[in-house]
Amino acid sequence: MANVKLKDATKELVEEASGILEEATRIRKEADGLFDALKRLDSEMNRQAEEEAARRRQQEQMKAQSAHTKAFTMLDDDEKQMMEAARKEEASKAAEPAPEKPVKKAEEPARKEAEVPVAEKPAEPAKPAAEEKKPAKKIESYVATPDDPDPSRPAAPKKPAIGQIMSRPGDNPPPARPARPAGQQGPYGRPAGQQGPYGRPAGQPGQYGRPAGQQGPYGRPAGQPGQYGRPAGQQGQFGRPAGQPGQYGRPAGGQAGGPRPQGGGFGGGRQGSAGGGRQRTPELAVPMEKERVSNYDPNKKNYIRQHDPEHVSRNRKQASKNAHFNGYDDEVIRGGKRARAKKPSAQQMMAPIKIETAYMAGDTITVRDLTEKIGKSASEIIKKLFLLGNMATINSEIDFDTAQLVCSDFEITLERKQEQTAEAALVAEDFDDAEENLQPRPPVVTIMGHVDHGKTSLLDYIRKSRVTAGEAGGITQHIGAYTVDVDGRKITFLDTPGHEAFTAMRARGTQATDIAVLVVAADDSVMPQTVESINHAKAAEVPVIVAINKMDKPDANPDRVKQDLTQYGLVCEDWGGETICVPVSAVTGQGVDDLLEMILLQADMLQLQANPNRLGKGVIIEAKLDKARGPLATVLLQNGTLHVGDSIIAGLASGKVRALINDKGERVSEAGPSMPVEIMGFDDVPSAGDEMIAVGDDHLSRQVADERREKIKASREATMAKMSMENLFSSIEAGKVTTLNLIIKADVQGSVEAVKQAMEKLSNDEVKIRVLHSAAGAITKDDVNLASAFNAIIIGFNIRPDASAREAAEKQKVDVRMYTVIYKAIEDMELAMKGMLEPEYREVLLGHAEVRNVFKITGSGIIAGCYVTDGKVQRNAGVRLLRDNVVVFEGKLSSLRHLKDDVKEMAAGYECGMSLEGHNDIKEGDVVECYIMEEIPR
Ligand SMILES: Nc1nc2c(ncn2[C@@H]2O[C@H](COP(=O)(O)OP(=O)(O)OP(=O)(O)O)[C@@H](O)[C@H]2O)c(=O)[nH]1
Repeated sequence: MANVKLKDATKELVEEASGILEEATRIRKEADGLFDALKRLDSEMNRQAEEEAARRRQQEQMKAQSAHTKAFTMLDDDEKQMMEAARKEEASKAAEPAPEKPVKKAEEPARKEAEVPVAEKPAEPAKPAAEEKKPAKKIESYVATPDDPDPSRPAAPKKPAIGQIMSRPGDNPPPARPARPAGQQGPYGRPAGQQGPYGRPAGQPGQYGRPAGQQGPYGRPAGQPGQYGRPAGQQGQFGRPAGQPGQYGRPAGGQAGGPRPQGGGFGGGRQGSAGGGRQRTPELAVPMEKERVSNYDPNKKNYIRQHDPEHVSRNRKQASKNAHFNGYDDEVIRGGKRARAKKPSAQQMMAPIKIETAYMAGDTITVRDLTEKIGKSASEIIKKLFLLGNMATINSEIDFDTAQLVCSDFEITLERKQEQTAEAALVAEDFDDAEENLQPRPPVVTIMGHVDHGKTSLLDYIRKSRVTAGEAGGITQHIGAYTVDVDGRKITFLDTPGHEAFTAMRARGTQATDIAVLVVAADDSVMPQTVESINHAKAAEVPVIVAINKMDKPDANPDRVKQDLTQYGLVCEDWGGETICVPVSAVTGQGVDDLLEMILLQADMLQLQANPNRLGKGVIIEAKLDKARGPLATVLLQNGTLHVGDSIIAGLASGKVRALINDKGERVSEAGPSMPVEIMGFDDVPSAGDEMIAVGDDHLSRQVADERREKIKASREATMAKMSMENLFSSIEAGKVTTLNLIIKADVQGSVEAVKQAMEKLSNDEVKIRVLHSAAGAITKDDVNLASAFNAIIIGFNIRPDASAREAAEKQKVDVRMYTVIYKAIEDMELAMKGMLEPEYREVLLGHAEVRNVFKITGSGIIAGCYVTDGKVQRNAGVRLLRDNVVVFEGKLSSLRHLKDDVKEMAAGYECGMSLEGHNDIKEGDVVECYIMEEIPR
């Protein structure tokens, strides 16, 4: 029985022991988890303490900087007050007892945690430092009444339950640790002896149903030594007595050397200020800055900057940070060296670009611009130019050919490429009409002839209107253009005063006239202006129809007219020639229909065509400025159709067609080919003879006009560079002239013929002489105009130009040559003609000189003492140095002297001294051969 009981007791004991063992294992695990949680809590608190310290240091630095800044300026009253307040505040802070600082820290988390619901709080208050020494009983009262409404007491800190910490250590960041009364409480600030581990309230049944407070774990009574024989009560975690060394043998509070001076375990307040080990207190406390020194001294006049080595070192650190310099480790030092090594530039890393073709726009280019175009240095280019015999500087202008030579030396092709101008764009808009788009157009006829031979009367009759009566003095004062209808076909007539408009148009390169009607009065026959008209028409290569007018007059003699016309190359058809001659009368209308018929017949032969379905293009016949309507221009449409609203450009004038008025004074909306029409809308008055072009883009027309305003006059003069005797040869050389146009005027017809024949005989295979006009009489403005239009030279014999002609010739740069002797005129022309021919040269040997002595003279180089053996030696002639009949040098003499005198030449039999240009290799026995190049006369 006893055995049975013993067995049962043993069994019970074994079971209890195993239960205790399990409990111990569980407690150990919980303790480990608790320890980990406390470690995290501890590190978090340290981090917060460090942040707080850094923040305070920053504030202190800002204050110091502010003090520094203010030291530079006089303080005003407000600033003084603020300074004073700050000083007082600092002084009061300094006067506060150091131990209070942790208390303040403890209050801070307490305030924060007061916001947490009370139910979650453990029964544990945070207490101010003054209460820390109060007996535990008083503390118990706080514990017993967690909802204590007493506002004077500090709110209970948020304290997570042990179970919370253990089960979810990471869920809630651990709050700052409140200060706990030393020696009064167990782990986590629990009042000692009030509760068991893990927050169980005292007096409650403990684990395994044991009454708490009655016994410790494993059934030991409270107040008895606990597990492992440690004294009960007043004990910290794991039953260690408070005031004794805490966990891991750290010294208890109040003792020097430990960071947890009071309270055991982890719950000790951080009140110890001294001690080794983990010195956290200095980090938590406000770091003691070195004394900041304000340099401002009101007793000193000048501010004295004091050296602050720490400031300097801070600045250096900052500078190194800014430079991404993280320290002085080996890597960085090596990196620094590498950084200082010169990196190849982007340019160096790029593959060299070889320029193969360069372009230049103008006729010349400066060396500086050429360097940019071909990518060579100025010195390289200048060197090349020097070798070509051109002493250029960087600002020198060189022509295209020279630049091309230089470029070819660099293996670069230089090409001309004109920049696209608005004018070029305008030209680019033009196009040749396709055959299928062309339609027959009316002929444009110019009536020409001598004064009072009946031009206006004939037109008047044709138009069935009386223009003559309205004209002042019965003389045509303006250029008119009229369109008449003949059996359903149209003919446009131009009425010109003399030949000015005609020549003016020619001068501008425009050709308005298709057919010229030469009016010759049957009673007056051929007169000077008749001849001029013939020559103009011929020069313009316009077919001529002769209207023998005033046939109604009794003294009309058409045969005489026909006879006289033959002298000017016009042979009437009925006389076996090709010129159509129609006898007419502007008074009676006789033959007028025949004339119109002949005009249409001639037009048919010419096959005049135009494309009406394109933008209009024509020539300005006349233009004027109307006070009411602004610039007005009469234009003869040559191609296309002009509409109201079209953008137009003519010479320097541009604009938009505002209105079109036909020859009957009617407003029309459009005008087709060969129609004369008056245009309103130009912004300026164009010139007679200007080409009018309608463009699709009014911006382009304005641009063209602007460009022309800048260039047109100069370019016209340049293109109209007149022929003269002086430039004849160069013009021929440049290929500009293969035909030389002449106008010959003389005092008498006999001289005219003589000069004309002599001149025409000068024609050769290379240059053809063409006499545009020859007549007896003074050189007139018309002659000059004609010469200007056809780039001709005027030859005058025994006559002088009149004032207007002289002025015109000067203005238009027409070369007018006057002679009193015919042979002189012929001789001059012959010389000019020779200039046109390619000159030929031959070598003419002058003589030889033998070198008998060679001297070396300082400053002069080698001087050869020679004896002229034959012929002569000339200073400016060419020489060859022969050694054993082999040419060793060819060039020129640099000096030729006889005794001490410079001489131009030295004859045979004389001794002389000579030196060669750029050559010093002269030896005794050498022979100097002297020669000149002579032009071979043609
Ligand atoms: N009898 C006669 N007189 C004519 C004829 N044609 C013109 N006249 C007269 O000749 C004069 C000159 O005629 P215009 O028509 O003015 O001559 P034009 O060539 O135009 O003269 P400008 O305008 O000065 O160039 C006028 O008095 C006309 O009446 C004609 O066929 N018969």
